[in-house]
Amino acid sequence: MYNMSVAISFKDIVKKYGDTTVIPELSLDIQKGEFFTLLGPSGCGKTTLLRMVAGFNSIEGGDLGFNDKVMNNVPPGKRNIGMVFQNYAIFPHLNVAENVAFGLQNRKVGKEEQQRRVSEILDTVQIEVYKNRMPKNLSGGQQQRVALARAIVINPDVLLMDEPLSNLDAQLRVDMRNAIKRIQREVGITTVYVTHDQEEAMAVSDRIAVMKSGIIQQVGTPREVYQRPANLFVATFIGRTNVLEAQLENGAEGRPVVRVGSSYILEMPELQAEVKPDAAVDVKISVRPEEFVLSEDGQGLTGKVVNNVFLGLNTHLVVELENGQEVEVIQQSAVSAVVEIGRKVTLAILTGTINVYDASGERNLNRGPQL
Ligand SMILES: Nc1ncnc2c1ncn2[C@@H]1O[C@H](COP(=O)(O)OP(=O)(O)OP(=O)(O)O)[C@@H](O)[C@H]1O
Repeated sequence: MYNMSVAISFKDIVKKYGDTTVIPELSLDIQKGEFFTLLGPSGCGKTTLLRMVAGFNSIEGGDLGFNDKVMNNVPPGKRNIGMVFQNYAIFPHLNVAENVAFGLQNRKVGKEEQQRRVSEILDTVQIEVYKNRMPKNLSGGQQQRVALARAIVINPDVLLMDEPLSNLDAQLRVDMRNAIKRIQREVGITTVYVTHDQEEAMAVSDRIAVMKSGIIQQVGTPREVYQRPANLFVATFIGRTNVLEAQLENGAEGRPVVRVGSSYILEMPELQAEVKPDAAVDVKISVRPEEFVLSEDGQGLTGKVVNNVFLGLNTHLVVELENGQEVEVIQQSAVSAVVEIGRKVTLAILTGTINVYDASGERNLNRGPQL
C-alpha cells in the first residue's frame, strides 16, 4: 500500500563531537523496503547513525543518500521520516485517534482522508477498538502501537526506531517485536532499527549491522551473523558461545586439522589456512552450546558436569574441562536424560558448524560466508 520507501546509503560517513571522532569513515547500503538493524553495545554509535538519518546530527564527512539524493544538509522536517522511540512521546491530552491524526492535520490532509487513513492504520496495528481511549488508559504495549501508528500514518519514506521496546516487560517485548515485524512487512517501508538486544535484532531484521566503537564489524542476515560471525567479537555478542584455545596443525595429506586439548583432533578441511609442516599455529575456536554433544565413541574433551538446568525443551549443562575452563552445553531434552552433577563426560564438537579464528580473534578462517 505504501511504496514511497527509499534506499539509504552511507558513504565514508564521519561523525565527530568536537575533536573526538565517534564514527570514522563508515559505509553501508540499506535496501528499499528492508528491515535493517544497527546492533551493538552501549556507546558504539547506533543512535548517532540513526540521528544522522533523521537529520538531527551534523555529518562531518562523507555523504548520506536517500536513493540517489545527497541528504547531508536537508533539514529534518523535509526528510519525510517516521520515528518511534523508547518513551512513546504520545500526547496525553489527545485520544488514540487524535494522536494518530496529528501528523496528518499538520500536513493539511482533508478531514475525510484523515479519518480513512487513521482507521486503516489503527486496524494495521490492531488497536482500532481503543480509538476513543485516552493514552493513560492504555498498556505500555498499546501505547507503543499508537506511537507506531502515528509514525507510519504519514506515509514516511523511512521509519526509524530507537530501542522502541526497552520500556516493556519481557513477554510484551516478544509480542511487540512480532507485531512490529508483521506491520513492517505489511507496510513495506524501509526501516532502520536500533537495539542492543541481539535476540530482538535476530527476531525482527532482514539484515543486521553489528557495531563496535563506531565501526561496523559485520553486515549480514540473522543467520549469517549467527552461523558465520566475522570475528570473535561478533561470535560472542550474537548468541552464546564458548571460546577455546586450539592449535591449527598439518593433518594427513596436508589437510589442516585443529587440535583442542592434548589429543582431540578435529578434521576441518574447509579452513582457509596454510599450515607449514610441523608448525602448529595458535587459533581460537568458537563452539556454541548446541555444537557440543556427549561423545559416544570416547573421542572428545573430558570434563565434569558442575551444573545442570532442565528447561523443558532442552537442558543446559555447565561442564568443567580438564584445564579448568567451564563450557556451556545444550542438550535436547527429548533425546537425552539429564546428566547429573559430578558425572564425568566426554564432549565431542560438531565440526560442521563451528568457527575457527586466528589468535587475535579478528579473522574467521572458515571458508565461505554461510553454512
Ligand atoms: N552530544 C554528544 N557529545 C559528545 N559525545 C557524544 C554525544 N552524543 C554521543 N556521544 C558519544 O558518541 C558515542 C556514540 O554514542 P551513541 O549514543 O550513538 O551510542 P549508542 O550505541 O546509541 O549507545 P546507547 O545504546 O547507550 O544509546 C558515545 O561514545 C557517546 O559518548
